[in-house]
Amino acid sequence: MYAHVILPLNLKGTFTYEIPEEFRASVFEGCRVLVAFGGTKIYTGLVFGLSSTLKEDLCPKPIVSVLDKEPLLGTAHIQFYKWLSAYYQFSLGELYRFAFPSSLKLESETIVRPYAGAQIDWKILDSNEVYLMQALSVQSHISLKEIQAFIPKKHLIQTIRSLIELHYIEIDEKIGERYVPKEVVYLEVNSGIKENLAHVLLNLKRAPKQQQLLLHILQLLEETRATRLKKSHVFKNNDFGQSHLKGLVEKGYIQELLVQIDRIETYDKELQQTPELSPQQQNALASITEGLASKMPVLLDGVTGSGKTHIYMELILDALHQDENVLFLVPEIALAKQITQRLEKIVGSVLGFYHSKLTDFEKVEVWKKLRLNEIKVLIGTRQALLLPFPSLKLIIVDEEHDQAYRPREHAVNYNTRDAALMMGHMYNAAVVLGSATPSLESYYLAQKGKIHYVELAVRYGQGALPSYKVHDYKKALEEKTTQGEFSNQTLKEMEHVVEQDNQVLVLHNRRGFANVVECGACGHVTYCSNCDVVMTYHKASNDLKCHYCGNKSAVPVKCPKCSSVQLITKGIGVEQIYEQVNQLFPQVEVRRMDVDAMRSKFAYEALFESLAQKETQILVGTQMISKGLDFDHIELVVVPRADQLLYVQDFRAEERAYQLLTQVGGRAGRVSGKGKVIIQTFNPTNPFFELLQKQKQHAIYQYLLAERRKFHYPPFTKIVFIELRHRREDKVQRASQYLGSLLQQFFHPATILGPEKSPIGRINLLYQYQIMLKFPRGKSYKKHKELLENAIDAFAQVEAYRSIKTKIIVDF
Ligand SMILES: Nc1ncnc2c1ncn2[C@@H]1O[C@H](COP(=O)(O)OP(=O)(O)OP(=O)(O)O)[C@@H](O)[C@H]1O
Ligand SMILES: [Zn+2]
Repeated sequence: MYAHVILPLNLKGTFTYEIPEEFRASVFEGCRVLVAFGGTKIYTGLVFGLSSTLKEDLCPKPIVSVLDKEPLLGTAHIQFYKWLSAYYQFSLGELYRFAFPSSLKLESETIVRPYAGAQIDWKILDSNEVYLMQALSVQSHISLKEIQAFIPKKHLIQTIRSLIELHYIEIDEKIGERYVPKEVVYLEVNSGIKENLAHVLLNLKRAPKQQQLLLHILQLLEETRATRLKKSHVFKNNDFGQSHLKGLVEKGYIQELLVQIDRIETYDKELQQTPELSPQQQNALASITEGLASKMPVLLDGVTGSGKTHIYMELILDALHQDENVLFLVPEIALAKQITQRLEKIVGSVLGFYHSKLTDFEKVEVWKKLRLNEIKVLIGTRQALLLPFPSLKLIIVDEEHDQAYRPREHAVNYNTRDAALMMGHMYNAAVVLGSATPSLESYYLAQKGKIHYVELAVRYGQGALPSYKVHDYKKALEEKTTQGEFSNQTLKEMEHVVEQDNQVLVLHNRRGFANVVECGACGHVTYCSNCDVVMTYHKASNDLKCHYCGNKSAVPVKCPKCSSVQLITKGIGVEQIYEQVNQLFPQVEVRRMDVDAMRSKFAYEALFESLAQKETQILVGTQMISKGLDFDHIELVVVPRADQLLYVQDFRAEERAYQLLTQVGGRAGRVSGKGKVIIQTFNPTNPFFELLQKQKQHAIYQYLLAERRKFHYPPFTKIVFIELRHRREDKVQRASQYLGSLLQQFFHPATILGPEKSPIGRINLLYQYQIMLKFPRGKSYKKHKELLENAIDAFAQVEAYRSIKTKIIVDF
């Protein structure tokens, strides 16, 4: 018997191992096995196939041990992984590496360390476990390779596994990627206080508030029969202040404790009923159900504020009633948190959530709970699609148009929406895509009848959608009626909203203060030392940053080239818009929302609170402000430099601009129905802005589709994008030319664009070249991709180009 195993390495295909007699009955597809590879290294492999004979004349090594009693991945998921890897042309090994938490795929380089604060009970450990724990008491961490020196390979994984289960050791993750566990402050009464209460109270005679607080705490402890109390609980009614507590702590009566709490706290409060759906929502739900009954995926095209989430809730509850499982995909972690808060009240403790920033331990918990069917509804980002669901009956892809579903910079860059459709097919699960601004691809498929289309064109509560006004900014400039980046007309509207005690959003989708710092004398600008990119000036942090590699440098006080002190900034970033708004509205609280401003720990919570309380009246931000904000008093959205959204080298620029402008507009007038969006542009007659002003969604989609058809872009063609990178430019240039010539042998020259230097010629010290392939969609696409794979294989055979990093992005 032989097992075909995938390894957590960027290597194509599976590797064959012999299954020794003792394991014959226990190796299944989807089980993890421990194997040796490349000399002395050991890895946790994943069995992806079994056979009784060998095709070639191989002499495979034996499996070292079997790690799972039951398969970790079911047959459907194995098929799904295989499909993903074949369709998107990344290796199974890479996919496995991306999908599995570190402690489920231990390898030689993996490092273990003692679990902080573990109380070790030596009596329960076997000899191998004792050796390892002893080693760890002298050394703070140790790699698997080192452990192999004193624990036989065969027992290695079992030993580690059982120590992890005991919480004695943990797998070390890269620092920086670590997720900060949530901490809650608790209060505890020190020992001896209760017994000597009379005396203690006497001591507090001069501080009556402290006395009351102590009594309050003792009473709450009594009531809850707990040994400690959440601090927030004690201060719930605002009867006491921090100073009172400080007094008690200083006198040694009370102590504050920081306790780490489980992020995935299971919801144990009472469940709430879902609110009744409006007639329009009911119709939409009926139509979705109808579509799903006919085995079609569904596109729910529901305007902003139409209450799509409430419709999802009904679908989820329905699945739960039938004892079936649901996957709810969201593009970003911030949205996952919002949706979790809304859903846990409805579905309770069977809700789980999963994303890349969980700790390894938390991830493994979710894996476990899914297998045990303790989690039945999982909210997650794109990685959640790869989890081992024992069964799955519904997949919801919320905000299906969102770019975050397709991070092109990642090696495992599947398109989450399309992959979800395929997974639905393999699991025989229903798939619902939802958005207020569907991707052109989904819209097109709906038009062709491949996806069941459901439109929900009104907001919940019948409030009108915002109106769009396009302002001619060129004219305002000519008439000299502008201040900063705003026309007087725009400012008047902003003032009006603020006076009414309502809120304004200002969208400017460019980070930093200015694009460049330029020398006024010689024109010198500072480039990133790693990338062919000008450094962006950030005034708030007073430095220059590269947005591609994260590199930072000090702001020059004089030109490094000619020493002139005449430095000028050019190009406007969101920080500058924020500064202008602050100056123009000195009486008003203005805040900024972009990645740079939202880095601190509770940044989101603090901002949301201040918006809800209407303290913040104007919020300036990047695309971040377009996502999920659901506040009742935002009445106006201003986009000062809208043209910038269109001048991007991307055939999807207009689609993205439409989605962004509609999503951000959708934050306005959600209750009043009187929201307004002001677009300032130099090109008010651009058909795009004219259509946007009319807010005729279908007309916009027809316009966008016509443009795509004319220039042979998706969804009318399929694009495969190839990136080649290397430290040496001459090498990557030659390599890309060679690959280009290989491709010429397979494809018509008209389908090949490039090779050429990428618009950003160097990122992170690597020079970049690119080739774009435009293939026909439909049946021949598969054939084209097979030919492409041949060409890539032939390219990979060339010894001289081994060191070139190639990345293929299928369905670019
Ligand atoms: N049936 C309902 N009963 C009560 N409130 C509802 C109902 N449907 C929607 N709402 C409320 O209307 C608001 C908008 O709903 P929701 O956030 O689900 O909209 P959405 O379609 O997801 O919008 P967006 O795409 O703009 O995020 C929410 O505050 C929600 O609580
Ligand atoms: Zn850089």
